[in-house]
Amino acid sequence: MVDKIVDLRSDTVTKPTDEMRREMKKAEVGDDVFKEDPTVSKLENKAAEIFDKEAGLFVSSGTQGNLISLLTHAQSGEEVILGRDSHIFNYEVGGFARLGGLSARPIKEEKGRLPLEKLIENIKGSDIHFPEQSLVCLENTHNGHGGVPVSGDYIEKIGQICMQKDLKLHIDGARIFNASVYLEEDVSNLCEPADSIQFCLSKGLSAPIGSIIVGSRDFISRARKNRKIVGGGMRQVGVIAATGLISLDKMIDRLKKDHEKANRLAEGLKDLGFEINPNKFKTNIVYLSLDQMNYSTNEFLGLLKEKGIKALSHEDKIRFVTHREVSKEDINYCLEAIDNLIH
Ligand SMILES: Cc1ncc(COP(=O)(O)O)c(CN[C@H](C(=O)O)[C@H](C)O)c1O
Repeated sequence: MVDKIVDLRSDTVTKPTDEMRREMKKAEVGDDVFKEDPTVSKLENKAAEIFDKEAGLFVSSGTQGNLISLLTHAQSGEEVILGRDSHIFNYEVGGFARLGGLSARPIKEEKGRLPLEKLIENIKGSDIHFPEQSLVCLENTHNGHGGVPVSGDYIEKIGQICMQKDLKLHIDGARIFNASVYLEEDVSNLCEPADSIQFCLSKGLSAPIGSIIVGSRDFISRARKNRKIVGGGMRQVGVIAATGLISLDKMIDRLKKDHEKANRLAEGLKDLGFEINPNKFKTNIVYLSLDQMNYSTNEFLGLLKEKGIKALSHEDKIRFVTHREVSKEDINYCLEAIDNLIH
């Protein structure tokens, strides 16, 4: 019997705050299929304003937001260029192919970025052998690459290439606010070149459900119809949107604390003798290689679980994700437990 549970599996496990629960009860609602829910409209408009885009659309998840964005940018039979290690390519059930009839041209990322020369090399232009290409997707922060934040300067360069090659640019910004807080750069600057951005309210920002897509008015109008096609038209959604308003108003700046806790964990693991470079992990995700240990990832996860510590494996590594519900004391507890495990 463990006397403590520390859930480091993901920032998706965050629960709504007490204030969110109070605002849910009070939320003014209407039928959003008729665009009559004032609270979700307020949230969508606020998100658009923060990103300096024309409009926003509330969706049920990051996966749905990415899918709808790709369905809206690209037509069946066209090709999307994205990261070999991206969430869209690996963890969204291939929805873009199954439901969108889209093919993917994956490019191996370096530190969460598509190498510019590789991107240019993979833009094929009109050639009888290749599908028409319509879209480039970036991910910021990059989950599979340790939550690395991608700079605005780099996104600017990608935007210029997309402009020159008549390609749209979508950012999977599930954790874009983690990038913004770490880089100390407004999301409006960070995402200026993007035609669409999907960001999660339900991860570090602690809302119980939901993401938002932002983009041009025309794009969002077409995305709204594609959301309906995938069964995403919602009714009195203001009860959830009320939590998203709190996410945007009060839960962004505190992400810095999650980054500090992740850095403490990485530094502590290094002090315990693990081969880990804490400087690689700048936001709320830490990957631990067990190469020099005598445990498989599953064995190690099992030993952690016996101590009440939950984490996930990612390929051959252990992934730890910090969030609001993990305290500094919890991190110290984890380090002590791991110390006892290996020594
Ligand atoms: C970069 C990125 N983009 C999109 C999504 C999808 O968001 P949801 O569909 O879970 O809301 C995720 C979720 N990531 C989850 C996690 O990290 O625990 C799992 C792996 O799906 C993501 O990390």
